[in-house]
Amino acid sequence: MKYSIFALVLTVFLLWLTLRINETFEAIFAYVSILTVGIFHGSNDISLIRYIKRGSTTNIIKYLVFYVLLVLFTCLIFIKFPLVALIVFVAFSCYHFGEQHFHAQLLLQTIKSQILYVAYGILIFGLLFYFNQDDTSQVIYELTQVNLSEVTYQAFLILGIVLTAVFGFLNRKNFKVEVEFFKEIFLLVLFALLFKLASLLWAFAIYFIVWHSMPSLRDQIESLHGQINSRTIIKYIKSSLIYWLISVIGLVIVYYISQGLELQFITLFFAFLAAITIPHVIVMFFLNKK
Ligand SMILES: CC1=C(/C=C/C(C)=C/C=C/C(C)=C/C=O)C(C)(C)CCC1
Repeated sequence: MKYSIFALVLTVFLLWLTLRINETFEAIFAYVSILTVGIFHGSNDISLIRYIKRGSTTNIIKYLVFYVLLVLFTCLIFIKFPLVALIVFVAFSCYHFGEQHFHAQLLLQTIKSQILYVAYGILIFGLLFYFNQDDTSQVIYELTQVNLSEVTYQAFLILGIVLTAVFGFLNRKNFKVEVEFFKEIFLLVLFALLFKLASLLWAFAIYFIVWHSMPSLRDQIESLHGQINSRTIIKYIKSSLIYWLISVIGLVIVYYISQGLELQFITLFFAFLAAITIPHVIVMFFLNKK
Protein backbone atom coordinates (compact mmCIF):
# COMPACT_ATOMS: atom_id res chain seq x y z
CA MET A 1 0.00 0.00 0.00
CA LYS A 2 1.23 3.52 -0.76
CA TYR A 3 2.30 5.31 2.43
CA SER A 4 0.01 8.28 1.77
CA ILE A 5 -3.08 6.01 1.71
CA PHE A 6 -1.99 4.39 4.98
CA ALA A 7 -1.43 7.85 6.51
CA LEU A 8 -4.85 9.00 5.34
CA VAL A 9 -6.62 6.00 6.89
CA LEU A 10 -4.59 6.43 10.10
CA THR A 11 -5.52 10.13 10.27
CA VAL A 12 -9.24 9.32 9.90
CA PHE A 13 -8.87 6.73 12.67
CA LEU A 14 -7.10 9.27 14.91
CA LEU A 15 -9.89 11.77 14.25
CA TRP A 16 -12.39 9.14 15.42
CA LEU A 17 -10.17 8.40 18.45
CA THR A 18 -9.99 12.12 19.30
CA LEU A 19 -13.77 12.17 19.66
CA ARG A 20 -13.55 9.36 22.19
CA ILE A 21 -10.70 10.30 24.50
CA ASN A 22 -10.31 13.19 26.90
CA GLU A 23 -7.53 15.82 27.06
CA THR A 24 -5.43 13.82 29.54
CA PHE A 25 -5.20 10.87 27.18
CA GLU A 26 -4.56 13.21 24.26
CA ALA A 27 -1.61 14.69 26.18
CA ILE A 28 -0.25 11.24 27.13
CA PHE A 29 -0.49 9.93 23.53
CA ALA A 30 1.03 13.16 22.22
CA TYR A 31 4.07 13.16 24.54
CA VAL A 32 4.70 9.42 24.08
CA SER A 33 4.50 9.59 20.27
CA ILE A 34 6.62 12.76 19.99
CA LEU A 35 9.23 11.36 22.39
CA THR A 36 9.48 8.05 20.55
CA VAL A 37 8.85 8.29 16.79
CA GLY A 38 9.12 12.10 16.62
CA ILE A 39 12.49 12.47 18.32
CA PHE A 40 13.75 9.25 16.71
CA HIS A 41 13.32 10.62 13.19
CA GLY A 42 15.80 13.38 14.06
CA SER A 43 18.27 11.17 15.89
CA ASN A 44 20.27 9.86 12.98
CA ASP A 45 21.60 13.15 11.68
CA ILE A 46 25.25 12.23 12.22
CA SER A 47 24.88 9.12 9.99
CA LEU A 48 23.05 11.27 7.47
CA ILE A 49 25.88 13.85 7.50
CA ARG A 50 28.33 10.99 6.94
CA TYR A 51 26.16 9.87 4.00
CA ILE A 52 25.91 13.38 2.54
CA LYS A 53 29.65 13.93 2.96
CA ARG A 54 30.81 10.47 1.87
CA GLY A 55 34.09 10.73 0.03
CA SER A 56 34.97 13.90 1.93
CA THR A 57 38.01 13.68 4.16
CA THR A 58 36.63 16.07 6.79
CA ASN A 59 36.50 14.39 10.16
CA ILE A 60 32.97 13.53 11.29
CA ILE A 61 33.91 14.73 14.82
CA LYS A 62 34.04 18.25 13.36
CA TYR A 63 30.41 17.94 12.25
CA LEU A 64 29.41 16.49 15.61
CA VAL A 65 31.00 19.44 17.44
CA PHE A 66 29.40 21.89 15.00
CA TYR A 67 26.02 20.16 15.48
CA VAL A 68 26.18 20.34 19.28
CA LEU A 69 27.32 23.99 19.11
CA LEU A 70 24.34 24.75 16.87
CA VAL A 71 21.95 23.23 19.43
CA LEU A 72 23.56 25.33 22.19
CA PHE A 73 23.54 28.45 19.99
CA THR A 74 19.80 27.96 19.33
CA CYS A 75 19.20 27.72 23.10
CA LEU A 76 21.18 30.93 23.63
CA ILE A 77 19.23 32.82 20.96
CA PHE A 78 15.98 31.57 22.52
CA ILE A 79 17.06 33.03 25.85
CA LYS A 80 18.50 36.32 24.52
CA PHE A 81 16.20 37.09 21.56
CA PRO A 82 13.14 34.85 22.00
CA LEU A 83 10.95 36.54 19.40
CA VAL A 84 13.62 36.39 16.69
CA ALA A 85 14.34 32.75 17.62
CA LEU A 86 10.66 31.82 17.46
CA ILE A 87 10.17 33.46 14.06
CA VAL A 88 13.26 31.70 12.66
CA PHE A 89 12.14 28.39 14.20
CA VAL A 90 8.64 28.63 12.72
CA ALA A 91 10.03 29.71 9.32
CA PHE A 92 12.50 26.79 9.22
CA SER A 93 9.76 24.42 10.36
CA CYS A 94 7.36 25.61 7.63
CA TYR A 95 10.01 24.87 5.01
CA HIS A 96 10.81 21.51 6.60
CA PHE A 97 7.18 20.31 6.80
CA GLY A 98 6.41 21.51 3.28
CA GLU A 99 9.57 19.89 1.96
CA GLN A 100 8.60 16.53 3.47
CA HIS A 101 5.15 16.82 1.95
CA PHE A 102 6.16 17.84 -1.57
CA HIS A 103 9.75 16.87 -2.33
CA ALA A 104 8.88 13.43 -3.71
CA GLN A 105 5.93 14.80 -5.68
CA LEU A 106 7.92 17.36 -7.68
CA LEU A 107 10.16 16.68 -10.65
CA LEU A 108 12.69 19.44 -10.02
CA GLN A 109 13.71 21.46 -7.00
CA THR A 110 13.53 25.14 -8.00
CA ILE A 111 13.06 28.44 -6.15
CA LYS A 112 9.35 28.21 -6.99
CA SER A 113 9.09 24.75 -5.46
CA GLN A 114 10.98 25.88 -2.36
CA ILE A 115 8.54 28.76 -1.90
CA LEU A 116 5.74 26.18 -2.22
CA TYR A 117 7.34 24.21 0.65
CA VAL A 118 7.31 27.30 2.88
CA ALA A 119 3.75 28.16 1.77
CA TYR A 120 2.42 24.70 2.59
CA GLY A 121 4.15 24.77 5.98
CA ILE A 122 2.54 28.17 6.69
CA LEU A 123 -0.82 26.67 5.73
CA ILE A 124 -0.39 23.65 8.06
CA PHE A 125 0.84 25.74 11.02
CA GLY A 126 -1.76 28.40 10.11
CA LEU A 127 -4.57 25.83 10.51
CA LEU A 128 -3.03 24.45 13.71
CA PHE A 129 -2.62 27.86 15.35
CA TYR A 130 -5.92 29.27 14.07
CA PHE A 131 -7.97 26.43 15.54
CA ASN A 132 -6.02 26.42 18.82
CA GLN A 133 -5.50 30.14 19.33
CA ASP A 134 -5.74 30.37 23.10
CA ASP A 135 -3.25 27.60 23.81
CA THR A 136 -0.89 28.78 21.07
CA SER A 137 -1.00 32.36 22.40
CA GLN A 138 -0.23 31.17 25.90
CA VAL A 139 2.87 29.24 24.78
CA ILE A 140 4.04 32.11 22.57
CA TYR A 141 3.49 34.60 25.40
CA GLU A 142 5.50 32.50 27.84
CA LEU A 143 8.32 32.16 25.31
CA THR A 144 8.46 35.76 24.08
CA GLN A 145 6.22 37.97 26.29
CA VAL A 146 4.37 38.92 23.08
CA ASN A 147 0.58 38.71 22.98
CA LEU A 148 -0.75 37.76 19.55
CA SER A 149 -4.19 38.95 18.47
CA GLU A 150 -6.79 36.95 16.56
CA VAL A 151 -6.03 38.96 13.42
CA THR A 152 -2.45 37.67 13.40
CA TYR A 153 -3.66 34.08 13.24
CA GLN A 154 -6.19 34.92 10.52
CA ALA A 155 -3.52 36.73 8.50
CA PHE A 156 -1.06 33.83 8.89
CA LEU A 157 -3.66 31.31 7.73
CA ILE A 158 -4.77 33.44 4.78
CA LEU A 159 -1.12 33.92 3.79
CA GLY A 160 -0.69 30.12 3.82
CA ILE A 161 -3.82 29.55 1.71
CA VAL A 162 -2.98 32.23 -0.87
CA LEU A 163 0.72 31.36 -1.22
CA THR A 164 -0.02 27.62 -1.48
CA ALA A 165 -2.66 28.23 -4.16
CA VAL A 166 -0.40 30.62 -6.13
CA PHE A 167 2.78 28.53 -5.89
CA GLY A 168 0.87 25.25 -6.35
CA PHE A 169 -0.38 26.75 -9.63
CA LEU A 170 3.06 28.09 -10.62
CA ASN A 171 4.53 24.62 -10.02
CA ARG A 172 1.79 22.84 -12.01
CA LYS A 173 4.18 21.65 -14.73
CA ASN A 174 6.69 20.53 -12.13
CA PHE A 175 4.32 18.04 -10.44
CA LYS A 176 4.66 14.36 -11.21
CA VAL A 177 1.59 13.10 -13.05
CA GLU A 178 0.28 11.01 -10.19
CA VAL A 179 -0.30 13.98 -7.88
CA GLU A 180 -3.98 14.09 -7.06
CA PHE A 181 -5.30 17.60 -6.59
CA PHE A 182 -8.56 16.57 -4.91
CA LYS A 183 -6.77 14.28 -2.48
CA GLU A 184 -4.63 17.25 -1.40
CA ILE A 185 -7.71 19.41 -0.82
CA PHE A 186 -9.47 16.59 1.04
CA LEU A 187 -6.39 16.20 3.24
CA LEU A 188 -6.39 19.90 4.14
CA VAL A 189 -10.09 19.75 5.08
CA LEU A 190 -9.35 16.68 7.20
CA PHE A 191 -6.48 18.50 8.95
CA ALA A 192 -8.72 21.51 9.60
CA LEU A 193 -11.35 19.28 11.22
CA LEU A 194 -8.78 17.37 13.24
CA PHE A 195 -6.99 20.51 14.44
CA LYS A 196 -10.32 22.01 15.50
CA LEU A 197 -11.37 18.97 17.51
CA ALA A 198 -8.04 18.01 19.06
CA SER A 199 -6.02 19.87 21.68
CA LEU A 200 -3.00 21.86 20.42
CA LEU A 201 -0.45 19.26 21.49
CA TRP A 202 -2.40 16.26 20.20
CA ALA A 203 -3.16 17.98 16.87
CA PHE A 204 0.52 18.88 16.46
CA ALA A 205 1.57 15.33 17.42
CA ILE A 206 -0.73 13.69 14.86
CA TYR A 207 0.62 15.82 12.02
CA PHE A 208 4.20 15.59 13.23
CA ILE A 209 4.16 11.78 13.55
CA VAL A 210 1.90 10.60 10.74
CA TRP A 211 2.68 13.17 8.06
CA HIS A 212 6.21 14.17 8.90
CA SER A 213 8.28 11.80 11.07
CA MET A 214 7.14 8.45 9.66
CA PRO A 215 7.59 9.36 5.98
CA SER A 216 10.89 11.06 6.86
CA LEU A 217 12.08 7.87 8.64
CA ARG A 218 11.19 5.89 5.51
CA ASP A 219 13.13 8.31 3.27
CA GLN A 220 16.15 8.32 5.59
CA ILE A 221 16.34 4.51 5.83
CA GLU A 222 16.05 4.29 2.04
CA SER A 223 18.85 6.85 1.55
CA LEU A 224 21.14 5.22 4.10
CA HIS A 225 20.52 1.53 3.42
CA GLY A 226 18.92 1.37 -0.03
CA GLN A 227 15.76 -0.42 1.09
CA ILE A 228 13.38 -0.88 4.00
CA ASN A 229 13.22 -4.23 5.75
CA SER A 230 13.60 -5.50 9.33
CA ARG A 231 17.42 -5.62 8.99
CA THR A 232 17.75 -1.99 7.83
CA ILE A 233 15.18 -0.79 10.40
CA ILE A 234 17.19 -2.44 13.22
CA LYS A 235 20.40 -0.94 11.81
CA TYR A 236 18.77 2.50 11.80
CA ILE A 237 17.48 2.07 15.36
CA LYS A 238 20.93 0.98 16.59
CA SER A 239 22.73 3.96 15.10
CA SER A 240 20.09 6.41 16.39
CA LEU A 241 19.69 5.06 19.90
CA ILE A 242 22.49 7.02 21.57
CA TYR A 243 21.38 10.41 20.15
CA TRP A 244 17.77 9.61 21.00
CA LEU A 245 18.77 8.78 24.58
CA ILE A 246 20.76 12.02 24.90
CA SER A 247 17.73 14.01 23.68
CA VAL A 248 15.35 12.29 26.09
CA ILE A 249 17.75 12.82 29.02
CA GLY A 250 17.93 16.49 27.94
CA LEU A 251 14.17 16.68 28.07
CA VAL A 252 14.00 15.10 31.53
CA ILE A 253 16.45 17.81 32.71
CA VAL A 254 14.20 20.45 31.09
CA TYR A 255 11.25 18.92 32.96
CA TYR A 256 13.02 19.33 36.31
CA ILE A 257 14.04 22.89 35.45
CA SER A 258 10.40 23.68 34.59
CA GLN A 259 9.33 22.66 38.11
CA GLY A 260 11.26 25.61 39.52
CA LEU A 261 9.97 28.14 36.97
CA GLU A 262 6.54 29.64 36.56
CA LEU A 263 6.20 28.22 33.07
CA GLN A 264 3.99 25.48 31.69
CA PHE A 265 5.92 22.35 30.75
CA ILE A 266 4.53 22.53 27.18
CA THR A 267 6.31 25.88 26.69
CA LEU A 268 9.71 24.45 27.60
CA PHE A 269 8.86 21.37 25.58
CA PHE A 270 8.48 23.46 22.41
CA ALA A 271 11.64 25.42 23.21
CA PHE A 272 13.46 22.12 23.62
CA LEU A 273 12.00 20.86 20.33
CA ALA A 274 13.24 24.01 18.62
CA ALA A 275 16.77 23.56 19.94
CA ILE A 276 17.05 20.01 18.61
CA THR A 277 15.11 20.73 15.43
CA ILE A 278 17.01 23.58 13.82
CA PRO A 279 20.22 21.55 13.17
CA HIS A 280 18.05 18.64 11.95
CA VAL A 281 16.24 20.87 9.46
CA ILE A 282 19.61 21.96 8.04
CA VAL A 283 20.79 18.33 7.65
CA MET A 284 17.54 17.30 5.93
CA PHE A 285 17.80 20.30 3.59
CA PHE A 286 21.15 18.97 2.31
CA LEU A 287 19.93 15.36 2.24
CA ASN A 288 16.95 16.23 0.05
CA LYS A 289 19.17 18.28 -2.26
CA LYS A 290 21.22 15.14 -2.94
C1 LIG B 1 3.00 23.87 17.57
C2 LIG B 1 3.38 25.10 18.34
C3 LIG B 1 4.47 25.87 18.03
C4 LIG B 1 5.40 25.52 16.95
C5 LIG B 1 6.03 24.34 16.83
C6 LIG B 1 6.90 24.00 15.75
C7 LIG B 1 7.24 25.05 14.76
C8 LIG B 1 7.40 22.74 15.67
C9 LIG B 1 8.27 22.25 14.66
C10 LIG B 1 8.81 21.03 14.74
C11 LIG B 1 9.68 20.47 13.74
C12 LIG B 1 9.98 21.18 12.49
C13 LIG B 1 10.22 19.26 13.94
C14 LIG B 1 11.10 18.63 12.99
O1 LIG B 1 11.45 17.57 12.84
C15 LIG B 1 4.79 27.16 18.77
C16 LIG B 1 5.03 28.27 17.79
C17 LIG B 1 6.02 26.95 19.64
C18 LIG B 1 3.62 27.61 19.65
C19 LIG B 1 2.92 26.53 20.33
C20 LIG B 1 2.43 25.47 19.43
